[in-house]
Amino acid sequence: MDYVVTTSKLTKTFGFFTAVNQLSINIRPGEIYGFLGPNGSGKSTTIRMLCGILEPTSGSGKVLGFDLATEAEKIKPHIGYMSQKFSLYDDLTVYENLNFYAGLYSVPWRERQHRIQEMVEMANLTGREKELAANLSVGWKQRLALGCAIISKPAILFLDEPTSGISPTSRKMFFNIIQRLANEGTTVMVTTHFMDEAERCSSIAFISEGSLIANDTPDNLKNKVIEGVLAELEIEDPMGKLQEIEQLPYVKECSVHGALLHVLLEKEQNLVDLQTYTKARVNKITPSLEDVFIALSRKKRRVKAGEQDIICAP
Ligand SMILES: Nc1ncnc2c1ncn2[C@@H]1O[C@H](COP(=O)(O)OP(=O)(O)OP(=O)(O)O)[C@@H](O)[C@H]1O
Repeated sequence: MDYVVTTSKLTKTFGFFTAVNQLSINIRPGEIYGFLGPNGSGKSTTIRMLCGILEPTSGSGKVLGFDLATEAEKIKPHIGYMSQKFSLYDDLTVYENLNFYAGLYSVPWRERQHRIQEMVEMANLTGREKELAANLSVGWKQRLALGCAIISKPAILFLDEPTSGISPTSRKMFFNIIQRLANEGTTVMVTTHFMDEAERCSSIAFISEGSLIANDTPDNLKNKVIEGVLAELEIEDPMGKLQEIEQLPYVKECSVHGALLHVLLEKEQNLVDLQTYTKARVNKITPSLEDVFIALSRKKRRVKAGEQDIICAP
C-alpha cells in the first residue's frame, strides 16, 4: 500500500515541552482522515509538520513520498492547507482572492479562469464574484477560503478545524464539499471537535497530550473502545445525580448528554439493576463517537499511555 502520509515516531518539542510524542500514523489515498483530540493535544502542531511548515524534532515522516526533514519545500506545492485562522484578503473581492491564490500556487494562465469559475461554483458564490470578502458571512468566507486552498488541485488537503464558529447548516454544506473532493480522489486530513463530522470520516486518529491513543474506523472504535453495555437514563436533574450513579458498583462510567445520562454498565443484567435503583427509564443504546471520545479521554487520564494502550486497526 502506498500511503499518502506516513509517520514513524514523529515528535515535536518546544523547549522541555513535548507537543507531539512519537506519533506513527498512515493515511491512504482518497481517505477523509479525522484527527481528533482535546484542545492543546498537538493536532495543529502535527499538521504544521506534515505541511512542511514546522521542522520535526525527531522521528520521521513522508507526505506524497517527500521526506519531512529533508524535502519539506517539495511538499508545499502539492498540498492545500486551511488553518483555523484562514487567510483571506478582506479588501479583495471573491474573484480577486481566488485569482491571488491561483497566482501564488502557480496555476497556469490558460487554466486559471476555468479553475476560478469552478471554485466559485463549488463555494456556491456564483453572482458574488465582485463582492468584497469583508462583506461575506463567516460560512461564505470559509467556503471561499477552501476554494483558495484547493485552486491548484492539491493531492492532499489539510484542514485544521475548518468549521469552528459557523452555523450547523454551513458546517454540513462544507462537509458535503469535503466528501465530494474525497470521492474525486483528494486525500483529506481534518481536525474537528464536531462528532457528526468525525462520523463522516473513513478513519479516525485520536490523540491526547501529543500521543496517539486510538486509530481506526468510526464503527470499529465504537465496538472496541466501549467495553460493556451503554444505557441512556432519563432522570431528573442528571447533573446532580451524576456522582451518585457513578458510584454504583456495576457502573463503569457515567456522563451527561443534554437532559440525559449515558451510563456504561458492566453487563446486560445491570440494565434492570439501574432501572430498579433509579426508578427512571433506562434504554440500551448504541455508542456514539461522543461516547468513544469521552471514554478515550478518561482512559488517558487513568492510564499512563504506552504502546500497549493504543487501540488500532489490526
Ligand atoms: N510555537 C510553540 N511554542 C511553544 N508551545 C507551543 C507552540 N505551538 C504549540 N505549542 C503548544 O503545544 C501544545 C499543542 O498545541 P496544538 O496547537 O498543536 O494543539 P491542538 O490540539 O491543535 O489544540 P486546539 O484544538 O486548541 O487547536 C499546546 O500546549 C501549545 O500551547
